[in-house]
Amino acid sequence: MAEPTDLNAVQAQTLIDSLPWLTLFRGRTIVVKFGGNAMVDENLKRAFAQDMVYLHHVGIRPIVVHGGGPQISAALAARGIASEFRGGLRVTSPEAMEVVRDVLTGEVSAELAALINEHGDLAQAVSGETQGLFTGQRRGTVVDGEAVDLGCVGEVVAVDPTVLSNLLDAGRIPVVSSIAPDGDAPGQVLNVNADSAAAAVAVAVGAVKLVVLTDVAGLYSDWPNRDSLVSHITASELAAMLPGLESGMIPKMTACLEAVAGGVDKAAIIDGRVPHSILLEIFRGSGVGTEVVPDEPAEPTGIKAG
Ligand SMILES: Nc1ncnc2c1ncn2[C@@H]1O[C@H](COP(=O)(O)OP(=O)(O)O)[C@@H](O)[C@H]1O
Ligand SMILES: CC(=O)N[C@@H](CCC(=O)OP(=O)(O)O)C(=O)O
Repeated sequence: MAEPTDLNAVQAQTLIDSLPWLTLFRGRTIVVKFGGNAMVDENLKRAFAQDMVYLHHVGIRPIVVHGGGPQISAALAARGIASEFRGGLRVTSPEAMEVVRDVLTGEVSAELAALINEHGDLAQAVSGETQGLFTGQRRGTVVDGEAVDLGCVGEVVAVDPTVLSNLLDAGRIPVVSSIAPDGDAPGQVLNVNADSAAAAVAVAVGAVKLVVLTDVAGLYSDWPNRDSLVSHITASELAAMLPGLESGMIPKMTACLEAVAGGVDKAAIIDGRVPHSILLEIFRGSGVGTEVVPDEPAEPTGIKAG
C-alpha cells in the first residue's frame, strides 16, 4: 500500500484542525456581510456562494447581508445622477432611492441568491421590506462638526427576525438587502448602509459572529499607508479610534462596535478579494483580518488575581 504523501497529511490535518470550530459553530448563526467592492469579480462571487453552501452543509446557519455601493453608483451614473458620500454614507434623493432599491433587491440580491442556488434550492432573497423585517428611521450625519442631511437615508431601529428564523429553520440561506420601510412615513423606504443593516441583523438573531468581507485586508491604523493592520481590537479601543476613521471604514467599524455591544461574540473585517477567506476566518483559531471583541469582562468581585 502506498505511504500517504505529505500533501495528503497536510490536507487531513487541515480537516481535523477545523474540528473544534465545527463543534463550536454547529447550529449557530453567523451573519456575513458581502461588500459591493468585493463583489465586482465573477470568480469571487462564485467562491463566496460556495462558501455559504459549505457553511450550510456543515450545520452552521449563515445569513448573508449584501452591499452594492459600486453597483448603485454605476446605475446612477448611467442615469446621469452623480454619487456623493458624506461620512461614508450616500446622499440619496427620492429619485436615487428608486435606483438603490432596484439595484439592491432587483439585481444584487437576485444574483447572489441565484449563484447559491446553483448548488441546490437553498437561498431566498429578502429585503427589509419583507414581512416587517426592518423598521427604519431617517438619519443624517455629522461631518467636521456640521450636521448633514442625507435625504432618504436611514438606520434600522427595529428588526423582526421572524422571516429569517423561519427561513433558517426551513434549511434556507437568507440573502438580505438593506432597504428599510420608514417607520415614520408609511409607504416610503430608506437606503440603509449594508454594514449597519448587517450589525442590526446579527444582534436581532443572536448571531455568534459577524463577518464583513471588503476590499482591504482589514482595518489599518496608519491608513492610507497600509503598513499596520490591526489584527485584534477591543470595543473600547475601537470606540476611541472611530472619530479618526475615514469614508467606508466609518460605517463598517461602527457596525462592528454595535454588533459586539449588542451581544455578538466577535465581529471580523476580512479581505473579500481572497477566495474562501471566510472559511479561514471561521475554521482557524487565528483570524485573517481585523477582529473586534467585547472589552474583557471585569474581574468578578471578591476574587483576587493569584
Ligand atoms: N483605516 C482604514 N483601513 C482600511 N480601509 C480604509 C480605512 N479608511 C478608509 N478605508 C477605505 O474603506 C474602504 C472599504 O469601505 P467600502 O468602500 O465602503 O467597502 P464595502 O463595499 O466593502 O462596504 C477601503 O477600500 C478603503 O479604501
Ligand atoms: C446609505 C448608504 O450609503 N447606503 C449604501 C447601501 C449599499 C452598501 O452599503 O453597499 P456597500 O456595502 O458595498 O458599501 C449605498 O447607497 O451605497
